[in-house]
Amino acid sequence: MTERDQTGRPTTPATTTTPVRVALLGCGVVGTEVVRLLTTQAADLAARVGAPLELVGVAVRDVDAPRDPVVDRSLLTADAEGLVARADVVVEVVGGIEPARSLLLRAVEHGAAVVTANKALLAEDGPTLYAAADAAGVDLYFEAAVAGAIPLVRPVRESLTGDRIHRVLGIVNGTTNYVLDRMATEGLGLAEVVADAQALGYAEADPTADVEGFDAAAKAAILASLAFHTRVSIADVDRQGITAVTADDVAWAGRTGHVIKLLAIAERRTGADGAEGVQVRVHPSLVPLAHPLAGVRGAFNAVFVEAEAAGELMFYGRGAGGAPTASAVLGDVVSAARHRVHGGRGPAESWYADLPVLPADAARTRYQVRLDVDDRPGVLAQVSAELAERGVSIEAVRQSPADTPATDDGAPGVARLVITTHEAPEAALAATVAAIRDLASVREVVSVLRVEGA
Ligand SMILES: NC(=O)c1ccc[n+]([C@@H]2O[C@H](COP(=O)([O-])OP(=O)(O)OC[C@H]3O[C@@H](n4cnc5c(N)ncnc54)[C@H](O)[C@@H]3O)[C@@H](O)[C@H]2O)c1
Ligand SMILES: N[C@@H](CCO)C(=O)O
Ligand code: NA
Repeated sequence: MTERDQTGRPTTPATTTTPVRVALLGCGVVGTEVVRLLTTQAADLAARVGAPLELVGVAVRDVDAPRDPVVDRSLLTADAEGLVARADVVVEVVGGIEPARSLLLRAVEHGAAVVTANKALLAEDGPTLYAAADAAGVDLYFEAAVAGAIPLVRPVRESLTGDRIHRVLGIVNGTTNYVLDRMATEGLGLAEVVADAQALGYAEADPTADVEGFDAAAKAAILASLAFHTRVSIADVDRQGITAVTADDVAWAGRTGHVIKLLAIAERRTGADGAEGVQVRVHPSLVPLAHPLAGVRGAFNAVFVEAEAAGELMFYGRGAGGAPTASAVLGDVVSAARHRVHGGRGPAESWYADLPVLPADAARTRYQVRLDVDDRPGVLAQVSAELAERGVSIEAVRQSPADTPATDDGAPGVARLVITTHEAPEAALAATVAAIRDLASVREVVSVLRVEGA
């Protein structure tokens, strides 16, 4: 414990030989790299913390499973509960909701600081963890939970806390960016690329979490909670993954000067009642080739934060992978360990604003609607009339030559219409698409994609 003089300043020496005990829960892709950094960086970490970091145990499910040689097998234990009771800092890289939540609550009960990469847990039940850590007066850090190695949580949670954030928009899931990137550049199918993402350690234990957008939605909820000082859970996020994105969608995106990216968007909006709220969404989006997000390749992430005083900020880096994520984990471990040695605490949660979370149809954005229609006069006028009737303004129209020629019996061929709208309310666009789908001259509404990043 840190002694203090009458002014409250710590009297203990700047450095001490008493180690800070670190417990690691989970030794998979990320956990193994956490061990590697703790081992290879031991002397530097001790200098930065002001005390040695001692890894006192590594909780795993199977102590007999083969491990990377960097892991000291004598530290392996299946008794995670017992381990958290004898640590100063508990690092959780197990994943999932349980037993991670119970173990972290137990760690906090024992007065340990917590470092976690578990976005699913924080987005599902973050308030429980934040409240327990606050009540126990211990740190809860989670830089690795959003955008991997990129310092994004700390800037939003601390550096920008004196500003007013309006919007957070970007690529926060490395697996889907890697998949979409290879679908666009190599013309591959989704399934085969997901397998590669798993092999590279990018994907969640169940990659459905990645491709169905749950992982990005969890991160969007966490970012929205921090940016707008409002409780936002994953259930509040309007979520759509990439499983419905086809090779045709990817090809047409290129033809119209875009790439498809899975974007997380959290923004302040005015609701139907005129009151301010927050709207959080995750969906595949058309991004213009000239926008910086269009050039984000592989498993990289990139996030724009728009704030009143700071203006527009961009954060970029490796969003997935064991080593990049371990980098973020260790940054939090050093912060938590320093507080154990020198006193002080990291940020607590603040939900003071508690803005209403607005429904999906409160969103306003641009859209690209692709239609297969009868190739005959007047069809475009019919479609345009449906848009006009609902106040949806057309920005551009593109008609490709008839993909299916007219038949000998005079039946019209099929033409492809691609309509890009100006910004419109989600509800108006949805109603328009429903009306267009019912037109006799419309063979198929092939796709509706939002266009972001003007
Ligand atoms: N892989 C990444 O790029 C990345 C990036 C950021 C955050 N994360 C998050 O980090 C966490 C771990 O991810 P990962 O990629 O290392 O997953 P992983 O599946 O490789 O590792 C998780 C490990 O936890 C072990 N485990 C499961 N239940 C356990 C239990 N009850 N007790 C002890 N060990 C248990 C598993 O056997 C596995 O070895 C997840 O929350 C994930 O969302 C991962
Ligand atoms: N599966 C996650 C890991 C990083 O959180 C992703 O692909 O982004
Ligand atoms: Na991060």
